[in-house]
Amino acid sequence: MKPSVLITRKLSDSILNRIRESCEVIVWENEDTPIPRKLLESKIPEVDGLLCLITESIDKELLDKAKNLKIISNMAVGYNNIDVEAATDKGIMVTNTPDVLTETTADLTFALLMATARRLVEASDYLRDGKWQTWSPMLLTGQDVYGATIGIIGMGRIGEAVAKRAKGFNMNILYHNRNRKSDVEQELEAHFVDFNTLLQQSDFVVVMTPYSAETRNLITAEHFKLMKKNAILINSARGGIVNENDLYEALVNNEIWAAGLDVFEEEPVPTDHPLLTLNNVVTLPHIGSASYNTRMKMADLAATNLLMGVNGEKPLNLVNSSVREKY
Ligand SMILES: O=CC(=O)O
Repeated sequence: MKPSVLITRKLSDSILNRIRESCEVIVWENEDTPIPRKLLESKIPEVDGLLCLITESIDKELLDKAKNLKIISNMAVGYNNIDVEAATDKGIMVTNTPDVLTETTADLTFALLMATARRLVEASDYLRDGKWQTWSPMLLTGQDVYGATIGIIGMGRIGEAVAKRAKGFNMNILYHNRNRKSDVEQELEAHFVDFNTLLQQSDFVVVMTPYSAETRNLITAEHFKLMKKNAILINSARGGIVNENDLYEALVNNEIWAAGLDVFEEEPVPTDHPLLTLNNVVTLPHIGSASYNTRMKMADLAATNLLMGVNGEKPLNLVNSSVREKY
């Protein structure tokens, strides 16, 4: 009997057909809305594999209903939507899709940084709203990127890829990370500093750390007070790492200059969210890895991990390797 798998969003036909060759597939056919929780709960007891997105909360309550589940293949590099500990306890493998999205996400992060520094969205709206009367010396003046100091919090794969871009802009690169990266320090002349020094000295503070209980509210009011008045905060990691209320207050009170956000604590961010009222906040709907090629590669890798998992092989991107001891 073929293993059965649940796929929580419509993927390309080529990828679905590849999975169908060896599995019975249940797929939530809607491209634009997440699978309803009730449906997820009703299907989870019967499947051997789950391919899901960051929009699904794979918590203990759901996992308690899973009787045959061997693998949860998340189509994302981050997997904070999954209770990995509960999965591990139940002997369920968890995988993610690293590497294939590194450069694309770094591109978006740098684009967001530049758009925020040079007020691109505000300037475009200004023109379209018919406000452009004349070239004017100080009109829509922003902050320089070239030669500025960037502070990267979390020097993982994507952080390093952002640092490479920063090097091309002759930026002074500071970073803070759990461990030092001597290769990055040598290659990119990046300087390891403590957290507060990074906040105090950076013109751009770029959040690149994974989201966990440890990094929740990593940046709060006290940290904005340490930052430069001209500082720009960029977050393309996860919303909950930065306290949004404190960020709003810091922006309104001119403690920092601007923010570029691709991620929010609650997604989709409610349209009446206070941060969306500010001109000096550039907001994006969580599109860090959203190039056509990269999203196809992520789906393909998620499918590969899923198939390896349901077939009892060690998947390529196992995040809870201790679970294998149970097989
Ligand atoms: O946010 C997207 C991801 O984690 O891949």
